[in-house]
Amino acid sequence: MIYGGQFNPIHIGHMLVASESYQFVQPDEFLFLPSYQSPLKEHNESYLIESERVNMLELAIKDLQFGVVDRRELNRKGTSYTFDTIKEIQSEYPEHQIYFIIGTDQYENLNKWKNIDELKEMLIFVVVNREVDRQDVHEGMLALHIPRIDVSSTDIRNRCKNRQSIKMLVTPRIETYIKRGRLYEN
Ligand SMILES: Nc1ncnc2c1ncn2[C@@H]1O[C@H](COP(=O)(O)OP(=O)(O)OP(=O)(O)O)[C@@H](O)[C@H]1O
Ligand SMILES: O=C(O)c1ccc[n+]([C@@H]2O[C@H](COP(=O)([O-])O)[C@@H](O)[C@H]2O)c1
Repeated sequence: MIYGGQFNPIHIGHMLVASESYQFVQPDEFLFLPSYQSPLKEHNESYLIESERVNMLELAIKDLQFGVVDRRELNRKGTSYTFDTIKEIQSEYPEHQIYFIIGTDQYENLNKWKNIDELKEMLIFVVVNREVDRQDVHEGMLALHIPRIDVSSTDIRNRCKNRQSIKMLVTPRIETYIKRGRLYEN
């Protein structure tokens, strides 16, 4: 099972998504896949170097007690097309059924993804509701209904910039990491 995103930073919304999906599918492996450049999002001035995003993912994994970080998109650089990544992973794990987790916003964008028709044949999308109470999906995908946590990484970055609290929106370890490093402050 794979959870891709910018994770800039990973917040409690992401962590609930990961936890609920993990319990729902009970996969053999759970990979967090930080993107180098998300195809449909712009880099901005508060974009973080990869090592900080990975360190925060590792701190989240300590609390979740499952999962590993897959660095292949960071190593590959360029635009992180999921199709390219899944081709590679499929050749490494030919026997595995691949699940890929997305929220409502990416579900609504799917028609803009690279080679989406082929990609749909290669994996099963697990779709979680985001900023809606539930999300219905097309045939061949799994809809997972989770408690709503309407928080985004953009909110966290803005709060840091404005010197507002991020307590309880990220874990205590990650809050400390962000504060110590003065991340996202300018
Ligand atoms: N609060 C949330 N609830 C449900 N799904 C979420 C939530 N936050 C992110 N996701 C999903 O997690 C994936 C990765 O999201 P991403 O790391 O880009 O976070 P983001 O909060 O949307 O970031 P940003 O605000 O920087 O655009 C996407 O599929 C997204 O739909
Ligand atoms: O492959 C694509 O065309 C594509 C388009 C948009 C998003 N994705 C992937 O979907 C995941 C979530 O994206 P984002 O922008 O919400 O962080 C991340 O792994 C992206 O690489 C992939």
